[in-house]
Formats: sequence, C-alpha cells, structure tokens
Amino acid sequence: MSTSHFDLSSVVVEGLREKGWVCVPDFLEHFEGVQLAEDGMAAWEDGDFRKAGVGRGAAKVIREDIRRDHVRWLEPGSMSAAESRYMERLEELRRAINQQLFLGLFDFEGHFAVYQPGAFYKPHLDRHRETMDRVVTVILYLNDGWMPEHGGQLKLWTTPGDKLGEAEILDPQLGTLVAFLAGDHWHEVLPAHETRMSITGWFRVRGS
Ligand SMILES: O=C(O)CCC(=O)C(=O)O
Ligand SMILES: [Fe+2]
Repeated sequence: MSTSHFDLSSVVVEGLREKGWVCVPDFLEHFEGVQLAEDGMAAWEDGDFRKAGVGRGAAKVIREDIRRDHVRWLEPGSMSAAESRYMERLEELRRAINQQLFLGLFDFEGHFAVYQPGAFYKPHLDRHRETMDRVVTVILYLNDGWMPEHGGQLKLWTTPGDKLGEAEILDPQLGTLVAFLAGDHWHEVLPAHETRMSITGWFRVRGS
C-alpha cells in the first residue's frame, strides 16, 4: 500500500522540527512525477524559460558566475492539471507545517528550473535581506533514472548557519522532495552533466 499524503506531510514536518531539513524519496507517485517532468519539458521546448537572476525586483541581475539555471515561474491560473495537483499537495503540507510548527506560512511561490549540462548554483542561503518572506524551501526533483555520475547533486550543509562543516549530497531523482529552513541551511547545486529539472519554491510569511 502506498504511503498517504498525510503520512508524507508528517515526515516533512518531523524532519523540519528535528533537524531543520528533510529529504523524502517518492513524495509523489511515479506517474505524477513523470507528468510534471513532461509538462516542464514541453514548456522548455516552447521557450518559456528565462535565465535565472540573483536578487529581487529592481535589484535582480543575471550572475552567471553564481547560477546558470533557467526558470519558469508557476503562475496561478495557467497551470497544467499535474501542476495544480502538486500545488494542492503543497497546500496540504503548508497547513500541516503551520499546525505543528506554528511558522505562520502564508503562501507559496515557485518555479520550474532547468540546469543544462555545465550549469550550477554556488553556495547560498534562500532567506536574506531581500527575501525575508521565504521561510521554508521546498524542492521537487523531476529526473527519472538520475545517476550519481550525472552530477547536479544538491549539497546541503546540515548545521544551521554553517557552510564549512558536514553536508549531505542528494541526487535529484524523480519524485524526491527536499525541504529545509531557508535561512538556516547553506546549499549549492553541483555542476550538472545532464539536463536536470526541478520545481523549487518557498513557503512565505506575509509582508517583511
Ligand atoms: O535545485 C536545487 O537543488 C536547489 C535550487 C536552489 O538552491 C534555488 O533555486 O535556490
Ligand atoms: Fe537555494
């Protein structure tokens, strides 16, 4: 029997509570991941992705020394069926986190990301002066049959605030969900050797 949505949300909540990060293989059913990957790839082929920037709003700039992925933001109102279903799963997760951890998460913003061979994202935090509303990072990987030799792993430093000590190296395998406290955990995307796709987003608090 497959694990219920409720149980999987609980795994994420407990991971965030106990260590501030969590990696959940098979967060989605295989076919759901495949459908999302197909939707993302169709949008990529339609030319709907843009070079990702660093910073926000007027301060946003392209910095290819820092990150080389391309992104397509998820816009409510123009989502595929699979994208809408994933947003519903994230809404269940948002409510579970709020009920258990009292983080006051208000909404979610997110984008597909494509890392072409050679692309990377240098070590960074997702919550900083310009992005104080981002409290929890949630990444869903969409790469069926990803192998360690394909590179593109997420390197996630496990000690809050630390980017020198212990780190986990996580493969961006189809259906794997990684969540962490956006202001605590340094992370980077190691250079990909194959095209690597994901949906990255943030549960946000209001204002700030
Ligand atoms: O795709 C990943 O593994 C991480 C992406 C990331 O760190 C970001 O977009 O802020
Ligand atoms: Fe990040």
